Amino acid sequence: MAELLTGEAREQRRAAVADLGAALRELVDAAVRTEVGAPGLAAAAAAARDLAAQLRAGQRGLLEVASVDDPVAGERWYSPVYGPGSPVAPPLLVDSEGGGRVTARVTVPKALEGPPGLAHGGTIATLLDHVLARALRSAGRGGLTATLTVTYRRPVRLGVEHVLHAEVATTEGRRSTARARIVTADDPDTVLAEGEGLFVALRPEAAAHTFAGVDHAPEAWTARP
Ligand SMILES: CCCCCCCCCC(=O)SCCNC(=O)CCNC(=O)[C@H](O)C(C)(C)COP(=O)(O)OP(=O)(O)OC[C@H]1O[C@@H](n2cnc3c(N)ncnc32)[C@H](O)[C@@H]1OP(=O)(O)O
Repeated sequence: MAELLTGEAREQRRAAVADLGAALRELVDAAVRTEVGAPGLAAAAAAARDLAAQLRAGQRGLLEVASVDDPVAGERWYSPVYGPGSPVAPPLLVDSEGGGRVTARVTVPKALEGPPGLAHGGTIATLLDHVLARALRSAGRGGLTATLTVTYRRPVRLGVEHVLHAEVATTEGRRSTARARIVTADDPDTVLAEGEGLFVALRPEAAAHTFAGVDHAPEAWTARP
């Protein structure tokens, strides 16, 4: 079981995690855009395997929460959406949240391309799903996505700064709904995609089953008091 860090030790490790994450995102971008010759690719593959072995020298299990995480608050440092340590996160940057509303920024990188020059539709759905859940969290509502409806109105372009807004729409028992939209930073009135989600907070017994084997109780996914 990974021990959760607190205080200064956590801050120091979080800084190192974020630094490695940024370096790995640069590497991912370089890897998906390279046109170096086959010998260069082979050398890079060998170096990448060496690096993986270096990191695996101290590795947690598949269900173990990272020592830098805060599972109660729902802070996941390797989240594929916003995690500072994730090589595959765009990453999404949350500007403000609270009272059932969230605003976030993102610039979709080449690695998450769908049609040439455009963000993959699944990436857009992921970003919308995340800000929907986060708006609900900011209103004290936990839950997993039960349904997600995405309407793609205009392309979301790579390398352009976008802004996402999300807000809680309804709350009823364990069920909550929220809606979100994504726009470009320099044209906030033109909606590129919209999302609507239904989130269902887990009953305690369902949470125990869903997260069986996870080493730290994921309270953030259940109904909060
Ligand atoms: C700060 C950090 C923030 C991080 C945010 C990260 C966001 C990530 C969000 C996700 O990606 S979640 C992962 C993807 N989702 C899942 O894996 C969910 C898988 N599905 C389930 O686990 C269950 O189906 C679910 C928890 C959604 C519902 O199971 P339950 O057994 O709790 O539901 P139940 O059958 O008791 O129904 C509860 C209520 O919800 C309703 N419901 C459940 N599923 C529904 C559905 N799909 N459509 C419509 N209604 C639904 C159901 O009708 C009922 O309504 P009533 O209370 O009015 O009777």
